Amino acid sequence: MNKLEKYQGVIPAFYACYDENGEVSPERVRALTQYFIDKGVKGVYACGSSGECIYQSVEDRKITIENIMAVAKGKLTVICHVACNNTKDSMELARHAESCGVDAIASIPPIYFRLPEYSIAAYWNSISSAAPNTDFVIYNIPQLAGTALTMSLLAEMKKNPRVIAVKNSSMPVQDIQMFQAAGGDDFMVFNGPDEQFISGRVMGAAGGIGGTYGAMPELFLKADELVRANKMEEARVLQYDINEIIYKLCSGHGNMYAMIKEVLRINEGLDIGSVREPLTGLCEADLAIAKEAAQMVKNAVAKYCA
Ligand SMILES: CC(=O)N[C@H](C=O)[C@@H](O)[C@H](O)[C@H](O)CO
Ligand SMILES: CC(=O)C(=O)O
Repeated sequence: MNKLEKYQGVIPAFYACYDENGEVSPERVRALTQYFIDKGVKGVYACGSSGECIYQSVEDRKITIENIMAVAKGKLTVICHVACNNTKDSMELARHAESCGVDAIASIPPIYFRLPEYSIAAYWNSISSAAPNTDFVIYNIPQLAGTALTMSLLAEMKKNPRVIAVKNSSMPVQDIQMFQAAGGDDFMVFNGPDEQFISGRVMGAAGGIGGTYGAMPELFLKADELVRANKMEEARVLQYDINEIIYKLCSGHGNMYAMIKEVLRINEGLDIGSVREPLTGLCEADLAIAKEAAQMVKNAVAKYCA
């Protein structure tokens, strides 16, 4: 098996799972993991944006990945985002993730201070050195991180043989082509923006990691299948329907992740709590939006996946 094959396909970003008091719930993490196994996705991307990593403690994140692995081992490819914005804690999470048996770790660049490229490279390489037997994925999300992956920084990172992929969440699909070309044959790029999943796949992303996949995994699996089968017209129509659902998910007063969790509650009977502050939960009026979004997902699944 090609060593990258296990990363190719649909990899939902894993949502933070909380109990009624807003604490990480091991049981709910396990239930969400099982949900993804049942849906037939390739893997999960844990403790990233969708995992509300930025608002979780090191301990919260350890509990999350331990419980994902307890259920997912041998069944899903698991990529664990470990960046904590300081090298020390990130290395601890990297070490811990490797001890749990994840397939890859991933990291955004350090945020807040605008650091020079050699500092970012040193940060990533230190994190990677704490998981010496684990693949490393660069997470490029310039609109949120404040720093973009440049070709020179990628060239520097390519010297580390564990660096196998970029998860690219910048909006130009051309970035996918450029990172793939610079990365070469033993390297892959994941599509980030769910709204242009099929474009990213066509432009060379062998897989996708996305924050909204979890609300509608069937639809992204179908889109992936259509791209593989070169049925581009059908893929485009489906992508447009997916995008309408995403716009709906983003139209509430509450945060998109809170909306998605409500949709999972409605459509799947899966309760993984709400979001953690400073993210805002749903207000009364949002519940109607969640219902509409849930229905849109159901309709699209019936239309495309019958
Ligand atoms: C900026 C951002 O968070 N991007 C995510 C990851 O790439 C996406 O998966 C979005 O959540 C998704 O495209 C919805 O806008
Ligand atoms: C989309 C993604 O990568 C995340 O939510 O972590």
